[in-house]
Amino acid sequence: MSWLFGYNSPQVPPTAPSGPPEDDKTRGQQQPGKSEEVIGGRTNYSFDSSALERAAKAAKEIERSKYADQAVELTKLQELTRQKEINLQEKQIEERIVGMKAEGQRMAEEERRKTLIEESKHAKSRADYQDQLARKRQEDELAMKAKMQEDNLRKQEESIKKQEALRKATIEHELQLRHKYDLERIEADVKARAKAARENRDVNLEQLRASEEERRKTIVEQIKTSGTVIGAGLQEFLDDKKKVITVIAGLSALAVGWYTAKRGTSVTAKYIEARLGKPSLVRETSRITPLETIKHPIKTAKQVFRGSGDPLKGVVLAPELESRLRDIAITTKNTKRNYGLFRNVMFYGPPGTGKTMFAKSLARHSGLDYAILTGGDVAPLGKEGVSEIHKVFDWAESSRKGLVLFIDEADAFLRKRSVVQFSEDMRAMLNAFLYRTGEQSRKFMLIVASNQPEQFDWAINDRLDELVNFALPGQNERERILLQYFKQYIADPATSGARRQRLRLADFDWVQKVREISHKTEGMSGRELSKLVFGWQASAYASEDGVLTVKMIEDNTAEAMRQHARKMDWLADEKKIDVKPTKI
Ligand SMILES: Nc1ncnc2c1ncn2[C@@H]1O[C@H](COP(=O)(O)OP(=O)(O)OP(=O)(O)O)[C@@H](O)[C@H]1O
Repeated sequence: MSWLFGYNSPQVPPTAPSGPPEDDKTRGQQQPGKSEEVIGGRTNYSFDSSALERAAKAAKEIERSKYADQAVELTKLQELTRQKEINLQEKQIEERIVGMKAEGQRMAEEERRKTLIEESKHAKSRADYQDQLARKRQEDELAMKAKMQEDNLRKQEESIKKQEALRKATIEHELQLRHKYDLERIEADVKARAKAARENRDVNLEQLRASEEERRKTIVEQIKTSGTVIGAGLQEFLDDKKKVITVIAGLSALAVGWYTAKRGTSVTAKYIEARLGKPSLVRETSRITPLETIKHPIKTAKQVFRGSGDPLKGVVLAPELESRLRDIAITTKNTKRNYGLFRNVMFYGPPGTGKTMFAKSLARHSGLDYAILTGGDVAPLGKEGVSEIHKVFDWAESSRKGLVLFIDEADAFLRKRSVVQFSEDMRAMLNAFLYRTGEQSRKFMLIVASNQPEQFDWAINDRLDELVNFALPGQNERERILLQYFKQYIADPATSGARRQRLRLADFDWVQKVREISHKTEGMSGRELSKLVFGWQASAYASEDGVLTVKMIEDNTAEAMRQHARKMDWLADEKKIDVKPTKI
């Protein structure tokens, strides 16, 4: 009904009393009952009652119309529909507002998350930078301290040298003076004595003669007296038969006792040696004998309580070989733990490549003792060889801990019977060895090492479970070996700060230098490389100030390389010579 009274919507009242309300477009633009006049720029408001009148009139017409009720109903329905539409729109708007709020929150969350990530990134990079700064600062401080210490040391050394020189000069002066006075005193003394002797010569001669005569008489008297006493005693003893028999029996008993004791001791010693003593063929062993325990208790205790450690500690090898040896070490350790049968292994390769070193380390790691023999010691034993070999295996079998039996240069006595003319003794020794190693042992692990594995008798090869090649070190390994020994022989002593240590390092990048030398030393073995570094150390010690310089390193290396080349020439010559089979 609102359109009747002209409010809520700018409607023009219907002109036809029976028709439905007109379209919005047909409605008037002014609200009924109100008119606005603009006079001189001001708006004057005045009430227009004509609209009301029109409305009243329209209402009356509607009342009079026969469709009045339907019109009202329709209008009501339209109103309801519109209200529902409006409600729906309101709801949609509300939902949209809620959606927008949620979206706004999500975006704000996203923004906050991004900000947090950025902040943490910033914080991290700031922390990293500060850490770097701190490290650098620390390094600088350390370097400065080291330099200051070095300066102080140098100053101290200089001052000590000066003091030493001063003291030496003083002592020398004192000695010269004393020597001069002594010479003068001796001269005066000699002169005085010579003068006195000259003056008293006759008197002295008379005195000497008298005293000599007196001494002669006394000796003659003594001889006479003792002859009489011994003669009387002997006469008395021989006259008494009982005494003579007793003395003879006593002396015989004494001789028999002494002889028995001597033989008994040697037999017991031999028995103890066979059970506990080290066989003479064993050059070196970690097995502790009771005698060793008594002689060196501290060393023995250290050995007993030493941990197993890394089996490759200090041994530098190519990575593939290292991993293979690690496997062998693990197998050996587990065999010992489970009381299993040990494997027989052959290490072959050029001399000085770490075969012995690793065998010792393997024993330590696996909780076994080690014993080192050399094939070269067995060959010259001749007839004794067989019993010595049995002694070694008996001794190895009696080990409670288990033993790594390492035979270096094993080819010296285990060579092919067919190629070399074998002596009977050598054949017997080889047979003894084959007999004792026919079956694997739970007591010892056999490792044979050789530079010429092709020389082994076939029966020996048959007894070996694993062959490991120790090749010459490559460039990387050479660098690692040189660095290891440089640190051990030079860098550690030079930086130990020990007062009596005179070894010093000149100012150069030794890591770079060592790398350079590792490129030049191709063909050198681990032993040659360790000796090379040792030579550097020796040169520094031999120098006046004990400082190792780049020049010393270079000179030494050049010399070592010349020597290595010469050795290689000899080896090549040796190979060229057609070696005739020799009887061994
Ligand atoms: N791979 C290596 N890593 C570190 N040092 C090594 C290596 N090889 C050799 N050396 C050095 O050389 C020395 C001798 O090594 P080792 O006795 O183990 O050689 P080897 O192969 O048994 O030689 P040989 O056949 O002459 O007995 C070691 O004491 C060590 O100083």
